[in-house]
Amino acid sequence: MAPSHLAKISVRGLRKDFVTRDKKGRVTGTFTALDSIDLDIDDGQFITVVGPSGCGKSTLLDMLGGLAPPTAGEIWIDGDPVNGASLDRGVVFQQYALFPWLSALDNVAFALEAKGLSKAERHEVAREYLSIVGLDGFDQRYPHQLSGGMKQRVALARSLAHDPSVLLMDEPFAALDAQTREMLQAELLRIWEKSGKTVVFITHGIDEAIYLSQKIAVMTSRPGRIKHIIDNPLAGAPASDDIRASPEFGRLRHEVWTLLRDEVSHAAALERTAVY
Ligand SMILES: Nc1ncnc2c1ncn2[C@@H]1O[C@H](COP(=O)(O)OP(=O)(O)OP(=O)(O)O)[C@@H](O)[C@H]1O
Repeated sequence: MAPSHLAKISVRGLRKDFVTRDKKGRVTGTFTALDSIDLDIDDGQFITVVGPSGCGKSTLLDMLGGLAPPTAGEIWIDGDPVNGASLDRGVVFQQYALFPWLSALDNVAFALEAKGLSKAERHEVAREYLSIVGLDGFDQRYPHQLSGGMKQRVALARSLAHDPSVLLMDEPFAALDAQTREMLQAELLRIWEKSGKTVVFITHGIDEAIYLSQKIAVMTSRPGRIKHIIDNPLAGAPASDDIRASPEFGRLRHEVWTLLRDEVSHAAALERTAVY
């Protein structure tokens, strides 16, 4: 099937197989982690992907980032096939992956070396992005001197500093405490609204998906497929509204959970019987 020319990201017939190995590392076969994924994501859209553990969410994100090749199918971004990583796609993982021996400023500046900027220019851009993520005055701190939330802000600044048009986020706030997570969710929304980036955000959190995104893609258990995509009627609500307390939020939470429930049970059964 051809890609949509209107979409920023177009995915067609995507499949990913992994080999299975015995304890001695010998190949015993293959299993399909993801199958028949078709997805169109508009320019500037914020989409979250939810699904049971092990359904292939991270694998999907890796392939969107060009970090892993599909077994079958294709991904196009801006009409071009994805064949590898690109600075136009920023990736933020759950683990911050900062260099412990570099300051916050240098962690962000380091990522800009590929741009051919002078050191002073890199520092200027890095300072600007640290400020955007709310870390003014923390640029000389080392990762061990920063809280988990601050480290994730540095990781976000590092991804944003390249000004990628697509931001791929793999459970970036999962390791944070609830209050820090909510603060960062609000900041991410603010940054997204200002920047117009296309965001694909993987999460286990139904509330997080409803709070953040315009569309929520619910995946099946293994092999992961797109089960349903929900248009979020609460997207775009004024930041001052406490949408988490609204009846519509509760209704959506129920809708997503109803779609997920069978998949979660199926995934748990698969894990118990280890059918790979
Ligand atoms: N490099 C790999 N080699 C073999 N199997 C892999 C590899 N990467 C992932 N898998 C398997 O593929 C399946 C999907 O993994 P993936 O991490 O994408 O799922 P997920 O939905 O992100 O899981 P979680 O929600 O628990 O983070 C899992 O069964 C996982 O064990």
